[in-house]
Amino acid sequence: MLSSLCHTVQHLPKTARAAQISCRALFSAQLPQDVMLYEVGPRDGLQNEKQNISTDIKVEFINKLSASGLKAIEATSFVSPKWVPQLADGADVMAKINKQTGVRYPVLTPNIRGLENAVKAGVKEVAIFGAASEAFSKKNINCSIDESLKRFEEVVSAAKKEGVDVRGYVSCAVDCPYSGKVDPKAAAAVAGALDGMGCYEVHVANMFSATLRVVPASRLAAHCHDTYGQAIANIYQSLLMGIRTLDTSIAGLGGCPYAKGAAGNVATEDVLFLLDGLGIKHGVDLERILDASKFISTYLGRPSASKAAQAFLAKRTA
Ligand SMILES: CC(C)(COP(=O)([O-])OP(=O)([O-])OC[C@H]1O[C@@H](n2cnc3c(N)ncnc32)[C@H](O)[C@@H]1OP(=O)([O-])[O-])[C@@H](O)C(=O)NCCC(=O)NCCSC(=O)C[C@@](C)(O)CC(=O)[O-]
Repeated sequence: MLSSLCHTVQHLPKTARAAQISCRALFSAQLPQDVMLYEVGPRDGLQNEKQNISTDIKVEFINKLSASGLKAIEATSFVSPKWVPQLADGADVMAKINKQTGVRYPVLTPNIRGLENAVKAGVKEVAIFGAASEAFSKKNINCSIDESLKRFEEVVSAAKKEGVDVRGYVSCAVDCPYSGKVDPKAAAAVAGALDGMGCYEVHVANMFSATLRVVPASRLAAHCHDTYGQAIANIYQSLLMGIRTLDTSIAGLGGCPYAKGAAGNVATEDVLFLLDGLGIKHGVDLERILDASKFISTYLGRPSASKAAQAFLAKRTA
């Protein structure tokens, strides 16, 4: 399905805007009217950064994102600091950010300890993260898929008691950096298990056709890394398949320390440009996003990986 989409895009007119309009004309019947962006920059984006990023910078970054109209910002992780030292200050980050009414600030929790720490920090929403590949599960959370599901059941049941919502991730739903191609049924099985536990939303990177048989589109989200340069095409395909929650990362930040070669997530700025071109509502202020993008890229000392951000920011200085 993805390859047929790429084929279609290649035959559209050359400018991005024209391509978007043509896509709209071709597929408008299937495209949603509005979508929700779930920003993962502060967590997925920063977790892999080698330089130490101070808590204050993370807080200012999240505050800037909060001013953009985003409704969900994954703020940090409550994982082992031995495994992800960059996010060891999760509790401080949660204490210091200016939480805006109407904005959710979920965090990652791999186990019951993470959940307890998150609850102590006042977190109202957590995410558990499984994988469809045994090899990646072992590398990322040091247990098999079955063991992880048992752990997640404990987390979900404790979270429910605390009134905390839980989102579920299925990593390596298509391809694993360690073991190669992943059977779509394996992704669907893990997605189904997380959904069955009561996660309010499950996201898979792809393989929606298999997964849609077990989890409805309203409880799925797309989380696409740009490892092979196909993230925006995957996002477009997700929209066509009825997915209305899109995970994005400002400036295309990110990558997982336990997935070798993984690039950052699809850039928030690129997705906003796509959505605007398609006439799909998202409620996010692109100018504010560009402010946050410029802020974090300047701090990290490299240009944004988003082509749209580069173009818009160049116009600002022109
Ligand atoms: C799951 C574990 C903990 C197992 O790690 P382990 O080493 O098997 O477990 P452990 O129980 O032996 O714990 C090791 C140490 O960490 C401590 N510990 C244990 N748990 C916690 C906790 N919650 N908070 C704070 N500390 C904790 C624990 O107390 C112990 O400390 P020590 O006794 O050695 O001093 C570890 O593997 C881990 O933290 N993994 C997280 C890795 C991670 O965060 N990866 C990146 C996020 S996933 C991702 O990016 C993919 C995603 C979600 O974006 C989707 C996609 O793109 O595909």
